[in-house]
This record gives sequence, C-alpha cells and structure tokens, in this order.
Amino acid sequence: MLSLDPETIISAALREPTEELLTPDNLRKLIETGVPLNHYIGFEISGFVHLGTGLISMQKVADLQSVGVKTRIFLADYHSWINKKLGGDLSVIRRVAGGYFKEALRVSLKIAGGDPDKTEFILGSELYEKLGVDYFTNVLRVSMETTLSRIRRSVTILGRSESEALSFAQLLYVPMQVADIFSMNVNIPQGGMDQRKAHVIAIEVGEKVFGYKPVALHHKLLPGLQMTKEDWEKLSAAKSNAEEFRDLLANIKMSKSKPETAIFIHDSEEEIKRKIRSAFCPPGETEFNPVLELARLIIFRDRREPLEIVNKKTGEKKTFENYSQLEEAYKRKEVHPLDLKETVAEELAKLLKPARKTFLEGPGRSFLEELRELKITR
Ligand SMILES: Nc1ncnc2c1ncn2[C@@H]1O[C@H](COP(=O)(O)OP(=O)(O)OP(=O)(O)O)[C@@H](O)[C@H]1O
Ligand SMILES: N[C@@H](Cc1ccc(O)cc1)C(=O)O
Repeated sequence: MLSLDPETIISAALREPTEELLTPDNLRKLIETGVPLNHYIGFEISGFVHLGTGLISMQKVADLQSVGVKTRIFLADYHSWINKKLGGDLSVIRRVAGGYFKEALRVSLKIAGGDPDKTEFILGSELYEKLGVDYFTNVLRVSMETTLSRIRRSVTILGRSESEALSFAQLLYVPMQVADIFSMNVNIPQGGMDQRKAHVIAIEVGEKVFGYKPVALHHKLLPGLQMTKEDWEKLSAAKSNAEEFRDLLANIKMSKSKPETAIFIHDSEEEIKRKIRSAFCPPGETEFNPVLELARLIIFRDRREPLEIVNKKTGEKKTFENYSQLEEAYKRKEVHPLDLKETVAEELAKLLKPARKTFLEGPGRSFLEELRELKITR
C-alpha cells in the first residue's frame, strides 16, 4: 500500500547506492496510474555472497521497503544451470538456493536495515512450473522482438564475453531474464549496473508486448579490492565514455569468482582485516578508491555517530561527522591509507557480525559448510 507522495518514493529509489533510475519521470507516471509497485532483484546461485551482492543490493531493497514498495528476491536456479554454475547440477543449485543463498540474502537485508520477513523469495523453477506454457510464451514474445546480435551483445550480463563460445541455452538466458520481469508483473526491476543490458531490452519491448514499461533501477558496483594501478588509470581515462566506463567497472567489480577482490559476509574479523590491508588505496586519491567507496557506501550510509580514525604512528585521533569530511581530509593526505584501512575493516567487521553469527554459529552453519565442500566458486 502506497500512501506516500510520489516524490518521497522517487527520492528513496534514487538514494545512493542507486547509480541510475530509468527514468524518474516514468516512475512518477507509474505511481500516478495507481498500479502497485512491484520490485525484484535476481541472483544466480553460486559462490559466496559478498558486500556487493549482499549489502549494496539489499540497501536498495531496504530503501524501497521503507516507502511501501513490494519487494521480491528471485533465486535464478535455471539461469545458474544454463550458466553452468555449481558444477551445472540443477539439484545442487536448487538446494543451495533455498539454503545458503536465501539465508545469506535475508541476513544481508537485515544488516542493510530492511525486513527479510517482508520480502518474498521466489525460485525460478517454481515460477516456471506454476506458469507453464505462459512462461514459454513470454520468452518467445521477448525473443521475437529482439535481434540475435542484440542478444549476443548482452551476454556480458552473464559474466561472459561476446567472443566466448556460448551454448544455445546461454543465448536464451537474456530473453528468459527479460521474460521473468513480465511474468511476475514486475515494474521496478533492480540490478547492478552490469545488468542494464537486460533491463534496457525490457524497457524497449515492454510497452508493445506486455502493455507497460518497467522502470529499471541500477545500483552502483562496488569495485574489487585488488584493483591495479593500470585498472585505475584506465577508469580515469574512460570517465567521459559512459559505455567503456561501464564495461571497465563491470570487469573490476568485487566478484565472488575472484575471492581476493571480495569481502564475504561471513568472513572473520581477521580475514576482513587481511583483505582490506592488501587493498588498493592510493594516498590522497579519492576517486575510484575501493576502500573509500566502502566508507562512503556502507559505513557512512546509515551512521548517526561520528567516525574516529586513529593515526597509529602518532596516536592522534580525528573524528569525521560525515563522508565528505573524511574525503576532504584524505585528499589533503591528513589520513594515512593504513589508518583508513584499519578503521574501515573494524567498522565492517562490526556491521557484519549478524552474518558471522548466522553462518559460523547459527542455523546457516551447515549451509556454509555444504557450499565450502562443493569447492566451486562459479
Ligand atoms: N561488486 C558488486 N557491487 C554491487 N552489486 C554487485 C556486485 N557484484 C554483483 N552485483 C550485483 O549482484 C547481483 C548478482 O550478481 P552476480 O551473481 O553476477 O555477482 P558476482 O559476485 O559478481 O558473480 P560472478 O563472480 O559469478 O560474476 C547483480 O544484480 C549484480 O549486479
Ligand atoms: N543475471 C543475473 C541473475 C538473474 C537471472 C534472472 C533474473 O530474472 C534476474 C537476475 C546475474 O548475473 O546474477
């Protein structure tokens, strides 16, 4: 039930970590028609949930919940199967979806300030079984409106490159993802910026084929901790070319298939410290600095009290009321990268405590062990 005015809903949708909303005007129009707002975000089932897939994605779910939007989390078991995740075994994928993944996303949503009991979890195969031939019809409808070359260009959303040898099923992946949106009457599909190609197709075919235009919400991609100087230089040089910039960022994002780039939500305090200590964090550089991004997007997001950073060499303490103060001081080199890293690691460890409790002590323990035993990260 939406009792709030449109501008409040739009500003919740636009709040960071949102990178783009396609478009705020269309969201306003949608609200004005009075239709219920139905959001979804989908996940492939593989590997461990990290700060990007867990916290950043769930921050937006929490924002939308706060203004009464119906939120859904789609566990894309068929897509993971097509993409040969977890050894390509559909029964394992299904088990991990309802076990580890559901638990990891629930605790992430809680940490991000949302309510896991107020979000619906849907397993892809269950939706397809329920809809039967209607789902197949939706996949065909999307496919008939999309060219093969467009589909080939959009396989980057699977984490695959256009030039890679693909199975025919992998070409079906994108039309299926687009069909998922309409099969659940979703009008606010969410994903990281690397998912925009599927959503742009949905926006283009939606009106003609399904009678409405969804409003896509794309959140920022958290950069990988192990960005190199070369990556950083390429990113800086590509700033004015939106498409090149997006592709570069998608390649250096925090990713579960590159564990050293990622902090997993269940990582121990020592592990978090170790990973952050070895992260890329050039002194005085505030742009595309992965450690500062963690401070900005995660630590300062809902923080009410100031952040204290201690200079380990001199013992001097500095406090920051908000992110801009920290950014300015870092730019002036008044904060040493090592001190910043230490504080960021400590704060993250505090925030992630409920996830450690779930997976190391609580009900999630056996789920984590099962996934570890599978020893498959992709
Ligand atoms: N670093 C990130 N920051 C924010 N969101 C992310 C990040 N990585 C993935 N996501 C988002 O999480 C959802 C699931 O992504 P996905 O399963 O591809 O994650 P991943 O860890 O990068 O996996 P893989 O390593 O297999 O590519 C997508 O909406 C995606 O955009
Ligand atoms: N493509 C998404 C997974 C996904 C699959 C199907 C969907 O309907 C939505 C999302 C990813 O890379 O993780």
